[in-house]
Amino acid sequence: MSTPQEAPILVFDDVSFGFDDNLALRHVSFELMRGETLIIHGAAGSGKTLLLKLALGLLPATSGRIHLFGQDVTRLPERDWFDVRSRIGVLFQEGGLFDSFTIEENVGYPLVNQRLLQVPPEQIRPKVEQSLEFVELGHTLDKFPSELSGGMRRRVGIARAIVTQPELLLYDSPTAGLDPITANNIIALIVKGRDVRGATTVIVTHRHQDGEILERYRYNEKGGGLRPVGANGDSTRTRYMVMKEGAIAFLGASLEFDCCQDPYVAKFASR
Ligand SMILES: Nc1ncnc2c1ncn2[C@@H]1O[C@H](COP(=O)(O)OP(=O)(O)OP(=O)(O)O)[C@@H](O)[C@H]1O
Repeated sequence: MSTPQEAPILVFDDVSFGFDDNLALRHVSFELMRGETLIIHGAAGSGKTLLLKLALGLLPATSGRIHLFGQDVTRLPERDWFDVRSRIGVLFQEGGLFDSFTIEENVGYPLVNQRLLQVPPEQIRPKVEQSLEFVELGHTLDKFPSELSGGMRRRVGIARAIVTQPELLLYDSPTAGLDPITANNIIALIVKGRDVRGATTVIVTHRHQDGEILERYRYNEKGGGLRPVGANGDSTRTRYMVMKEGAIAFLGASLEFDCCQDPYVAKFASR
């Protein structure tokens, strides 16, 4: 008996956003299966953040269709989006922490506010603690965001993105503005967040290394830390997308990405 084919986690089918000559996204099509990683590069203003916003239903597609978890969400009423979003973890570019909330309240926010999850109140603190331990910030529960460094705030953002154990994780420029060592630590946490649960991961980044680490390493459950992939046909199933003026200029695996002759795409692929 053949097993039914698994539905993709996220599908963009000829999606455009904007009007007439001012399309900010143009005919974007791709699909992501469970456990896959998509690295999105592109110049400033090329539509990377917009793509994530449409995937979250924060902006409506002007044309085309978007599917999430096998469901057509293109014209989903806002009240139904809450449940879909409870299956997605997000880290936005600005971090998005609430300044007047403690770290515990910030990380617990999705648990308290997503009704589909129905987390009993007594389970919220243990889940928050677990999530903060995951990013090695278990000692910061009572602090406020202003008391933490930029890199620590980014880690809190990751803790909040993963606290609901989502199937899909969207990261918008998680390493922007960080020094290289902190940036690598952040990416290592994103690898860990992906591999511990097999989450589908989309990451917008300007750093070429971010993609390389996500593609070439897995989280090592036994010893902690990262281990290189490649042995026994192990692969992180990573693809690269390059956005240009709202359209996809490139979508494919690293080998094609590295060899791409298009000068715009080559700028993002260069070693
Ligand atoms: N809500 C909106 N309505 C219409 N146009 C928008 C909206 N938000 C952004 N844009 C436009 O869409 C284009 C792409 O913006 P976007 O924020 O996706 O860029 P980006 O690739 O993420 O850039 P950066 O790397 O600087 O973050 C920009 O020209 C922007 O002005």
